[in-house]
Amino acid sequence: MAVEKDTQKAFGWAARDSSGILSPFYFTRRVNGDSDVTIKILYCGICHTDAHFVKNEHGFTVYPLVPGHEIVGEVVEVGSNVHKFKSGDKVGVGCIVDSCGACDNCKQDLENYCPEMVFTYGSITSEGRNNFGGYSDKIVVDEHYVVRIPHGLPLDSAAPLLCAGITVYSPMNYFGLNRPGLHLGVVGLGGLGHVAVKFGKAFGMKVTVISTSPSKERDAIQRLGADSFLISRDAEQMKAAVGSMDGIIDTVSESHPVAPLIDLLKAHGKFVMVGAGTEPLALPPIPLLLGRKLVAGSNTGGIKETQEMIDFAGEHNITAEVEVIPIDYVNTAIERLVKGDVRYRFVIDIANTLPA
Ligand SMILES: NC(=O)c1ccc[n+]([C@@H]2O[C@H](COP(=O)([O-])OP(=O)(O)OC[C@H]3O[C@@H](n4cnc5c(N)ncnc54)[C@H](O)[C@@H]3O)[C@@H](O)[C@H]2O)c1
Ligand SMILES: [Zn+2]
Ligand SMILES: [Zn+2]
Repeated sequence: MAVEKDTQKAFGWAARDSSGILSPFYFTRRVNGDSDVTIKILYCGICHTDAHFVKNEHGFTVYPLVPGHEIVGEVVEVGSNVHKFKSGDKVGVGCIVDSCGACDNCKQDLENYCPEMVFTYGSITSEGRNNFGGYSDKIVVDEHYVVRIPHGLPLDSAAPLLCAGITVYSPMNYFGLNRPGLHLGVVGLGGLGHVAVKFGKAFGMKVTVISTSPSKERDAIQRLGADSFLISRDAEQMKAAVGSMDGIIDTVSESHPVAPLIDLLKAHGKFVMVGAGTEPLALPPIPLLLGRKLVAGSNTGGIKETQEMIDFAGEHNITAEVEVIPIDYVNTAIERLVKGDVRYRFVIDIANTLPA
């Protein structure tokens, strides 16, 4: 393959069309700039967003698409203006690789709400090129968008913190759903949900999982530390829990009824949607206004908060429950993820299974 000036060779797996099937793909990345670090990717988690994107479920996928935004790796090159990192450091990259740096949100370390934010894959970069994610051998990223992995966290099970972790930690923090004694509901016990349970317990909260899968109850309580478990299709159980929760984080990736969830909130309770389904939510006005309840959304987190989240995870020994897979299992893994058949995150062993 010819390599253009100012680029370097890279290799990964890409989807080429809305079948979403991934296959080996040769491409180029920019050469390491003055503020960049080049990261040899070791592990990359498979987020449900990757599944939405490879199949173009949101309607704006640009192919070829190399997914992956739960990236952990080792710094192998640093630019002359890089101050935070040196070669050999273990680092992570999440959902964001660029932003304007000058807007009100950027000035408050909220790059995740910058109108010019560039997602890690499937976005057009400032050089006008389609960018590629972490199902690949290396990535070149401005050091601002890179975080340090705390010593002691295993690199494979830390990878999902870069998206799943920050996506639940940020709204818990922002909406005050991080205080001891409060009651948190977590809807959907998948990649995001199981990490939300762990953060909720580390914050000293009472945590209830709300799920459609009775088979996950034992895991939720014994392995993840949840206090209770509600089957959302069991009207009796749901009725008994009405008005009991201070906040709910909804991580469900598909269309589902939210009215029964709003009923679980106490007055002034907060319902935060982080799942990225494509259908409009059916929100009943009366229960909302009678209880002065808040309905909100949240999009990943800023870089400063991502570092704070992963440091907190390091102190509290919080990692994802992972099934580590070789790259050539990725299509099966995505199929299984879509069916809800994963406990609780697939992580690709890039360094050992993606040939250069
Ligand atoms: N807001 C953000 O910044 C952000 C970041 C990451 C992911 N997401 C989105 O969050 C969603 C979840 O991502 P994930 O990686 O955790 O996916 P996942 O597939 O690992 O988890 C979703 C879980 O919800 C369960 N579920 C499905 N229907 C349900 C229902 N009606 N009630 C209760 N549980 C139900 C599934 O069985 C699964 O366990 C996706 O839509 C993803 O795109 C958003
Ligand atoms: Zn994600
Ligand atoms: Zn900005």
